This record gives sequence, C-alpha cells and structure tokens, in this order.
Amino acid sequence: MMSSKRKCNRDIEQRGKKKEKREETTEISEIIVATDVKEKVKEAWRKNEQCTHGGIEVDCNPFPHCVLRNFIQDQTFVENLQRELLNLNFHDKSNDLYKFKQSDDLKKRKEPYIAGLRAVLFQQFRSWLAEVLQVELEPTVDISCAKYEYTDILLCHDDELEGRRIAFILYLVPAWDQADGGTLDLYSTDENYLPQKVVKSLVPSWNTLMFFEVSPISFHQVSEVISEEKCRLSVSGWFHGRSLDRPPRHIEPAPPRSPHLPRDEELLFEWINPVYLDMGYQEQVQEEFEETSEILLKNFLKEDKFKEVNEALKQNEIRWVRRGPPNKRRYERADQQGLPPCVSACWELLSSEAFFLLLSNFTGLKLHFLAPGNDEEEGEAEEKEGGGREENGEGAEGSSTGCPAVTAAGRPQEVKEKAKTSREDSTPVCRGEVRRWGHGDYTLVHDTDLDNTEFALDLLLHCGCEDWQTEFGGFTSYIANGEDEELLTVNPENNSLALVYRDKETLKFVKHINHRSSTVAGNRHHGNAFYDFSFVYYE
Ligand SMILES: O=C(O)CCC(=O)C(=O)O
Ligand SMILES: [Fe+2]
Repeated sequence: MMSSKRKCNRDIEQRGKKKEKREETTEISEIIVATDVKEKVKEAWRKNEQCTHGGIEVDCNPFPHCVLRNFIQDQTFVENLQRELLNLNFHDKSNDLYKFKQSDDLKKRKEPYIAGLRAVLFQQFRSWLAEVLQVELEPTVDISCAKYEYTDILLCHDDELEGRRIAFILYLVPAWDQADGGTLDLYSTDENYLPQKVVKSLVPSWNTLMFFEVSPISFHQVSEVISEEKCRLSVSGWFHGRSLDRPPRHIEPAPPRSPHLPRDEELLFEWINPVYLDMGYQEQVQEEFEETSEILLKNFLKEDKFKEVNEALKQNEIRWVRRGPPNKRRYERADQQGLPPCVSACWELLSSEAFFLLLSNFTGLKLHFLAPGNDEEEGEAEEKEGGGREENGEGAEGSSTGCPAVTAAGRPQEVKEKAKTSREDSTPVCRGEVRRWGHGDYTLVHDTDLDNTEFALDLLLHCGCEDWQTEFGGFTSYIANGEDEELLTVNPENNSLALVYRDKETLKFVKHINHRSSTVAGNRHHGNAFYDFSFVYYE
C-alpha cells in the first residue's frame, strides 16, 4: 500500500515538473551589446589601455580586466536567480588557500533561472567576449556558485589551469562597501612574475560581472569578509580556450641550513623543564614518537625562562620583517640582528649540539653522529663495519627502531629508502625563524616548494598565545600532498614544544588568521599577535 501511494505521488510530481518551464531566457544589457561600446572595449583591450563608458570599465593594470555593471537586462531575472541559488545546498570548503561555501555543481542544475544564466553566459556572452577580445573560446561550461560570509576568504592565486582563458564572476550581493571586506583584489607582479602587492580593489555590486584574462600574472584574492551580516553571493567560472604561454615558474632559493652550534648540555639544564631531561622519560617520549611521528611536550622551557622570552618578544626592539610573496606566505620574521639577549639565547639553545642530541633521544632520529641510527639495516651494517660506536652518556640512549613519518597511508618503506640515500656521512643541519603572527597572516602549501619535499623534523615552540582560540586560525595543519584532509593540527599553545616528523608527501601550512582574532579584548602589543620559534631539522 505504502509503496504504491508513494509511486502515485511521484507521478504527480513528475507530471507537475513537465509543465514547469525548463529554462528562463534572458539577455545581457543592451548597453553592453551596443556596437559602439563593443568597439571601444575591443580597442582598449587590444591596445592595453583603459576605457570607461557608462557602467563599463576596461583596465589593463595590473593585468587586463573588465567590469560590466547591470550585466543582465532584466532585474526580476536576477532576483529569481539569486533566490534559486540561495536554495541550493552549500558545502563548507576550507584549506590553506580558502574558506567559503560552495554550492552543488551548477553545470547540470535544472532550475529555470540557473539554466537561463548558463545559456546567456555560454552563448550570448561567450560570443560577445570572443569578438571583443579576439580570442577563440570553447563552449565548455565551467561554472559554480560561492557564498562568502564573515571571515571567509580566498587568498592570492592566479587561476592558471590548463584550458582556462577568461575568468568571470557575477556578483549577487546586497549594497556592499569596501569596509565590508570581500573585495576582489588585484596584485602587481615583479620581474619573476611573483605577486607583490594589491594595487586595485574591486568592490562587488549587484548584477555586476567582472572578467579578466587568466595569465601567469593574474594574481588576485577575495579579501576577508568583515561584515558580520552580509552574504557575498557570486557565480563564477571560466571560458576555456588556448592557454597563454607560461614562463618557467620561479624557484625560490632554499633557506640556508646550519650544523649545530657547539654548546654543551649545561644549556639544557639552564633552559629546559627537568622532567624532559630524565633519561627514562626521554625513552617514553621516543616510544610514543616512533608510534605517531609527533609529540607535544607541554611546559617545555623552565617557567622563568619561558616568561622572560615571552615578554621579550613583545618588546619594540625587535625588527620584524614582512615575508612574502603573497601566493606563498604572509607573516613577519624577526631580524636576527638586535634580538633581545634571551631570545637569542633561546635560538642558540634550539641550534645547539646538546639540543640536537636531545632531539635524537626524543625522536630516535639521527640528528647527531653519536646518536644511534634509526633503522635496523643500518645498525647491522655499522656493526659489521667494526662497530665500536662510541656511546655517549647524554645522547646515545634509546632503541634503534624505525621512525615512521606523518603520512597519509604510513609508508615505512619510503622511510627506509630515504635512510639509504641521504643518511650516509651527512651532517645533520637545521634552519630556524622567530615569527610573529597577526590578523591576515598565513602560509600556503606549494608543491613546487623544494623545501617541502624532504623528510624533516619540524619543531614549533609558541609564545604569546595566552587567549588564542582555534577559530582564529593560526594553527599549523599537516596534509597529504594533493589532498585537503588533515593529518595533524598543531594549535598555538604557550610553551608547548611540538615535534613532527614529516615525509616528502606531507605538506604543512599555517591557517589564515581571521578577523575574530582582533575582536577579543586584550592588552597585547601589536594587536593580537602570537609568536613562534619554528625550526626544521634534517638528518
Ligand atoms: O569571487 C571573486 O571575486 C573571485 C573568485 C575567484 O577568484 C575564484 O573563484 O577563483
Ligand atoms: Fe580566482
């Protein structure tokens, strides 16, 4: 009974649907299609010039783009389109580059106004574009709908992907102001085609379509939405055609690495919570680390030492230098010259010979020639070579079992491969930075980053994060290359030492620090910043 009744209902629904209109048709505004306007836009684009006419603006700086106000002729069509879009399911999207909501795929949606928009964009508008820009554009439909609300963002990127020729965005937003955030910011680029700074911000507005040429210099971002009420709804996509030639990507020089500084274990006794200097405890830490490839050692520094460093980092004497480029990172690094003495001393601690040995004990990695190797094959080989490895009281304790890296699927064989290729005779090295993190800062994952494609031990020691909350961002996220799923997150937490051993398929980023971080009342210096010592050690 039940099933036949349901079937009956469905029949009625389907019959109802058949009567429904499949597609609402619409056209782009007369002013845009007018012959004289078309000619002007065409001329400006060809000559790389600027031109304004009514609601139309072409500008070739910092790269060719165009704003078309009142894009769709019929207001009610746009209102109905907005209603349909808001009725779709939206999914939270979040990774290193963005945080926003994306709708179900628009490519195949049957809603009449969505279907109508698809038609007008990929038929009437596509031929307008092809003629005005003098490019061939394929009929490929590439379109989606995005919703940016409070603290949502899309960081600096260039849109480049095989086949994408022209990017477009149609805004369906309420009255919008620069102060609401959510502007489309265009970046200038330097001689290496790297983005430098925002030189133009476009404030979204109702029924405005903006398009630009996708190229090696088309760097742009959607700035963080600061308005707590407004919703920045947009439909965006790409017209496909032959991609422009891309010059070889700039390769950043790898930051310099140094061997340990010759300092003995006195330094450890002076600085480190005695709990962590107990050999028995170190063995326990190593056991846990070898299981999970990560560990968090709370209250790591002695309390008075931590306090001293924590205060010193907030002093004005440190010269903070902003780091870019924005398609890779944004944060400040302390200039090593002129660091307060206790900050320098903490740096020295983390770079010291004694600390390399301590890390070997915590992790089972061979970060000192006196530390035992970390896989059995090597242990056997060394013994055959005559053994007699010198034992060292402070550093050589611990088992010599393999240490897996933080990886998506746990690939111990890769660890062994690496052990064979790069371990022999290499001197363990490290590199470090003292960083300041405030509103707007982030790092992005870049698979072209050579520095990220090696086995390495990451160390993070956070300071100044007294009332930091996860929802502010600023946490370090480890992911498998090419996937958004998180393997591990390290939250900013005062005086916690985080150690993570990562393999070459594991990438990390610091999540964009959003506007919520600056809303908490706090009497901190430099807004609501926190600090970290970020070191990387290589066997
Ligand atoms: O919404 C915008 O203004 C730009 C969106 C964008 O850059 C993108 O989706 O790639
Ligand atoms: Fe984009």
